[in-house]
Amino acid sequence: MEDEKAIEEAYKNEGNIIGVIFQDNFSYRLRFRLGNVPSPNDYISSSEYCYNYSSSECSIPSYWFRGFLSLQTSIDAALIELTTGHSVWDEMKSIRGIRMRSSSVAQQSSIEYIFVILVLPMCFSPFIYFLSQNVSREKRKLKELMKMMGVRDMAFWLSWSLLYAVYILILCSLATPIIKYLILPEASFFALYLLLFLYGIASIHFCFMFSSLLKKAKATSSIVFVLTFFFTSISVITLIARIPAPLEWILNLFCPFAFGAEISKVSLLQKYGKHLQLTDIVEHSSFYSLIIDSVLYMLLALYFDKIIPDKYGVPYPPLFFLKKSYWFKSRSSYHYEQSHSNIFSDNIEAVAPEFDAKGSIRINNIKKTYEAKSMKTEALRGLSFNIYEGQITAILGHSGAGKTTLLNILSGLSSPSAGSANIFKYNITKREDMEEIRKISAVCPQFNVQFEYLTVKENLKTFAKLKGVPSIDIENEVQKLLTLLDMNAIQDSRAYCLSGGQKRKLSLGITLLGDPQVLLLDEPTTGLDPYSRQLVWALLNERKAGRLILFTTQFMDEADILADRKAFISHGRLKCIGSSLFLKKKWGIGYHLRIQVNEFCDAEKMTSLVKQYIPAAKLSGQRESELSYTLPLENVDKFPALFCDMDHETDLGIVNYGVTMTTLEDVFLKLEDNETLEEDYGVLHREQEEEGRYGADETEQNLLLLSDSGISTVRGTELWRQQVCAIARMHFLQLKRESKFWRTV
Ligand SMILES: Nc1ncnc2c1ncn2[C@@H]1O[C@H](COP(=O)(O)OP(=O)(O)OP(=O)(O)O)[C@@H](O)[C@H]1O
Repeated sequence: MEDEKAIEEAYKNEGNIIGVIFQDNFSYRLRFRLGNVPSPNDYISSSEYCYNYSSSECSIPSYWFRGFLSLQTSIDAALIELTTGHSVWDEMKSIRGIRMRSSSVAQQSSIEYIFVILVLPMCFSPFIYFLSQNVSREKRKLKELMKMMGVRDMAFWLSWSLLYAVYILILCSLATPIIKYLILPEASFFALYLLLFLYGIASIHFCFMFSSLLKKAKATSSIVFVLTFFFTSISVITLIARIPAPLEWILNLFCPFAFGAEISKVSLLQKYGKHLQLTDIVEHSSFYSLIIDSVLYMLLALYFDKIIPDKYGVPYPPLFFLKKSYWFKSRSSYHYEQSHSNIFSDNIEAVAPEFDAKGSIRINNIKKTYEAKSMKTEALRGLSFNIYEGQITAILGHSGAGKTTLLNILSGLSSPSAGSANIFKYNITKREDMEEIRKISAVCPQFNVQFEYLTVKENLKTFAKLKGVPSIDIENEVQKLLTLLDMNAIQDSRAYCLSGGQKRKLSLGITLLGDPQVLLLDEPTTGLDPYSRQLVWALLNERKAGRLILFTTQFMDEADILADRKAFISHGRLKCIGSSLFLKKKWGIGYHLRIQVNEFCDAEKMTSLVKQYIPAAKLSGQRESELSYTLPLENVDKFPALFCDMDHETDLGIVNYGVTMTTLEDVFLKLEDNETLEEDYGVLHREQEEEGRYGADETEQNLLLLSDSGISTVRGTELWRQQVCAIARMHFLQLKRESKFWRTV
């Protein structure tokens, strides 16, 4: 033909024509009918189907089968023979088509999967968002307190994990059919279900890890969301290109990547006729990656929890797990040194020798300094004193004196800056000892501890389980406490509906569960009505035998009535410690004489009358209708004559009068700087409450019931199982009742 155009014309008219166009002696072009050779676009788009050359959709072999290669080799053989004079036809016959390995290329059809792969790993995001909010909030509120009740870290996390695993199971049941129907119709339902479930569990633990690390609910949920989105986006690359194996291993440590990559792998294989089956999941590394990720995240959650504590708690050093003492608990050798600087001072009443032989809390030169920004607060400045078994000890002091700080240190909620304390033979500064202390002690912090969405009874039951009360005794124990604290009428009310005083009683009830040997109570009766206060006093009095009870209070009358020994703390230092009698004798100002007078009273005349009998009397207060005098203790024999005279002097303007003994308040006021004190100490109760009005007989009977029970607690794996189940159940009830959760899901 004349030229290439003529070939094209002939092709249009006759159809079955192949063109060979020579540009010079050796260069030529072959022109085949479309369909007998693949177009470049076909090559790319269909390469994914060409794992098997017989596939009808694979157009690459048409080079071979439709004559292109035969013609090309024939022309080449002819050119070689013409140029060299040597025939190569035999060699040409031995040419074979061999499929070479090639790097994967982007497929047009993969674009539709990108959307699915981006969306699928995010399917748990709303749930995970809610979870991170919930876990961080609850953890901050309750975890350290649960730890104080002997709940192990692992039990806390495992209980959350168990509960959310149930929710993940439900979500997977909904999501798997949708995924199967929309993108992986041939895949095994159970294999897909398992993949989604493992991803769900890994996501939960991923969230746990960040809530341990970041502590704040909002930060946790935001970071988890951003990371999930980021690693999901990266996983899309696996649709397009092969990632180097070491990088893939590293990326697989992030569960959204491991899951996204697995989905893209499965969807690609599906095109080659290989469908995800339950029997071959062993060949899929992502399944293992998700399991490894779950375990790793849980371990990291535990680790971060130990080295970065919440508001309360004592941090472990970062390499604590390398220390032998962490894994092998050494037997505590009782070593105790007390600084004697103020133990034998005049301000400390010596106790009877039999108490010295008993168990005790020995506080030795404890100091605590809070450092915040540039502020330094010395809350405790070297406290040393002993608290004995069989006695109730009250800690008194103005607001900010350091009472709560001391209790927090003794209960392991914070660590002392210097000094130490021993509770029985255990040292509070040793972590392994602290675990033993937690087993025998109970703390009632200044704030209320309870699960808001549980009823009073459910709260008590849950905490009884956490404390290891045997299942068989729980109902009995809870019922007794409900009766003793007069909470039967509110036993089915949810905690968030209770009044401040009722919540306080519940917190106290929770503390008393399991009959602990050491009770550390921070203002246990704040907000209680007088009747309830007396119930609590009676309960503590009944329990003090064989137990160490330490409480703080702002009420002098409470300390006077309830405590055998009172320790006064002021600005972080011990001022004095002893019985009421000792303190009143030492710092007492004698008696108070209060005279109510009318407008005709002449104060000077009245004072001279009093001084006539008791020269050392002092006018301590003068108001319009009242005159107050302090009368020395030793002048008590002069009182009858004075009172007799006052009764007969009708023109002095006396309406009535009364005399009271020194109160603890007087001691307190004397010990403190009066002016500052009046500013700080607004809660002082000037009047002694009229005591003893509750039905003592009835209460005593109840108390006997309780003290006779001698509750023994379960230990070891049984306790562990009981704790995990109890917390998981509590979370379940709480979530069930929180309508917000269901809206989120
Ligand atoms: N976390 C903290 N950071 C900084 N300072 C603190 C912290 N906790 C307590 N303090 C300071 O330590 C001092 C003692 O506080 P603490 O709570 O022990 O007093 P308190 O005697 O229990 O008072 P209250 O009777 O009012 O409860 C106070 O000056 C307080 O401001």
